[in-house]
Amino acid sequence: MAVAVLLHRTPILSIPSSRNLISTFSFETLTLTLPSRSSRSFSLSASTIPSISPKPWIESSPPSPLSEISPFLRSEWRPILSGWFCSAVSVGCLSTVVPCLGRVPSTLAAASSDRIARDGLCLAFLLFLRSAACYLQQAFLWEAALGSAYRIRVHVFDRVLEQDMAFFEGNGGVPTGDVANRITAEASDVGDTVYALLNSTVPNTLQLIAMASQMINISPVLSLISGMVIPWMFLIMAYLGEWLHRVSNKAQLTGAMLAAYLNEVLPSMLFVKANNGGLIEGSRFQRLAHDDLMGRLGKKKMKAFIPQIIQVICIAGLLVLCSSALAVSRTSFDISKLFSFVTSLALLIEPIQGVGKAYNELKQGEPSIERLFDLTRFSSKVIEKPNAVDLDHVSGDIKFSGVTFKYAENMPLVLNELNLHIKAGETVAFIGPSGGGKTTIAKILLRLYDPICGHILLDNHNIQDIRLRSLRDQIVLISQDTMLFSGTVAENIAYRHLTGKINMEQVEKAARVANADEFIRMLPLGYETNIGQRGSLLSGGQKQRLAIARALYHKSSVLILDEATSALDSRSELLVRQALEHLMVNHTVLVIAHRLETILMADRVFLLSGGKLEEVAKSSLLTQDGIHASPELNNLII
Ligand SMILES: Nc1ncnc2c1ncn2[C@@H]1O[C@H](COP(=O)(O)OP(=O)(O)OP(=O)(O)O)[C@@H](O)[C@H]1O
Repeated sequence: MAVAVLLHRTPILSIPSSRNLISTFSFETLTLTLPSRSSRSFSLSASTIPSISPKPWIESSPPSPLSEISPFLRSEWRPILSGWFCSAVSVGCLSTVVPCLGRVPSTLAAASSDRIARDGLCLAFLLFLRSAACYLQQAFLWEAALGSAYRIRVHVFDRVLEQDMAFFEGNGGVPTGDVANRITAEASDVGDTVYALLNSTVPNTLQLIAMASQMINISPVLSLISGMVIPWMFLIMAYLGEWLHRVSNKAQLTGAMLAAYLNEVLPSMLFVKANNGGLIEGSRFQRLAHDDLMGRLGKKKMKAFIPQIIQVICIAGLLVLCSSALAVSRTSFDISKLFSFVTSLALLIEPIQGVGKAYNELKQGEPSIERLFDLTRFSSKVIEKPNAVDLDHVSGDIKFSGVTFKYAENMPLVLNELNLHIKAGETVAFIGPSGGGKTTIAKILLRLYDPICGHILLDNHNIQDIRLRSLRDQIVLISQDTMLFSGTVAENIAYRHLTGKINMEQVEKAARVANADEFIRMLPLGYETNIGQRGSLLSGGQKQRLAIARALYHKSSVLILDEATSALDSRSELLVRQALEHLMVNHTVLVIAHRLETILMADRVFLLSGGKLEEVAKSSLLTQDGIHASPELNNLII
């Protein structure tokens, strides 16, 4: 059954006079009353399962997985060459051991204790050297494999950070849980695949060449017979590898869907619990976990099955070759040559098995490589011009000129020829119905999206001519989902300057102006207190004041305040409002306002509806007997 539940932060029935903790939300089939601070936007898709979009943002056809990873492998050339050198030593030891082993029967027959001791010591030394070389080979190659997986991870995450907002939002957006899964679990799989490749290509080829030359040296005829059997082995392995690729791809997708689901539901625990959603979420999780189980089980079974098949083929091949060897040896072989030939053959089968294993690892890892690099293949729509300028300081004069915008081709216009001049230092409030496009104005000003026509000037510079970094340095956004991160209070306030040294004096000053200093000092470690995941240690009002302190710390000229709809107790609200008043001094402020008090703090108020802006006289917001919104604007204000 498809269940669609949408919890929206905008109250259907607003109660402006009672600024208590209650807002009422309406659903298709149920009405929920919740403390409004909990009213985060949370949607469970109709299909009840997070969808992994079929790469809608990718426009170019991807190169092969191997060519994707090769630049990262090249940067690990030192450990790779060291590992392969060790593998050459190991194969060298083996090539010397094989004739020694061949001489064992004759040595034993001679029964000379000197010779037995000498050959025995020589064999022991070679075997010890081979063990040491094998260990070093693996250690170096793991270093290279994990090093390149690390570089790939960093590269992919850097590209993810550069993505347009459209990559994360809307219909074509990639679920964040899926992105997290690719960069963590699937990048680890890539490391394993790279190791398997490095550890088998060159070492196995070396062993294959060494053993094949031993065999040709001993008996070209028998070697020819062996040469006819071996290609069949490779063909069967290639077929099985393709099969494994398909099974692995399915397993990666089911894992990604599970991760995306958890990423969506875990942050919304309050909503789930308040709605007795434990049962429904439990069964959704069970379905996804079961799909994941089946996907992984299929892959594991396949991985267990393939080596057995390879082994059976190898043993069958070995038997055929041994019997041919025996048949031929009756006439032309002495016993030590036969022994050496069979040993070489057995040691030739080993690298063939190794190559088969590596091929399967590659096929199993290919979906992870493809999915990981898919995150880097996107065509950005917000493009920085090569000759874009840096602005050191702006006064904050903003002009919107004929700005028209929609999120996608097939979607309606959100902004329709919007014109507005905001003077430096002015505070402008935007009000309007939910979905009217207020937040979109902020996104366009920050160039998270570009308008389809029209332009925006900041201090008479078209924002498309300003370097993105410089533009976003000049504008601070305080969004209604106050974004705080795990870390100390000081780190959260000085978020933009974390790469340098935090100026504690400035941090404390910003916190004092934002009315946050008092509560921060009461925290166990003051400014050094870790505020937990998303600031979970703090109340809603404290989070808001911390966000205001952050905005004050960064001396930007323009502030965009997307006012939270969640109600605070009257003291917290007063403290936040005072902090906002401080913030409005010397800044150009665009406030997406929901509270009458905040709206009244603005110099001008605009109603945004149907993509059009209309100035509203502040007096029309008040009735004669005091602070109460007029009936037509009543629904827009808390
Ligand atoms: N990433 C997106 N992709 C597609 N459509 C979007 C996206 N973000 C917003 N929209 C749509 O654009 C319209 C304007 O959204 P916006 O968030 O700007 O409204 P708003 O006025 O801020 O609403 P609210 O007061 O409820 O926050 C809405 O219809 C919304 O569904």
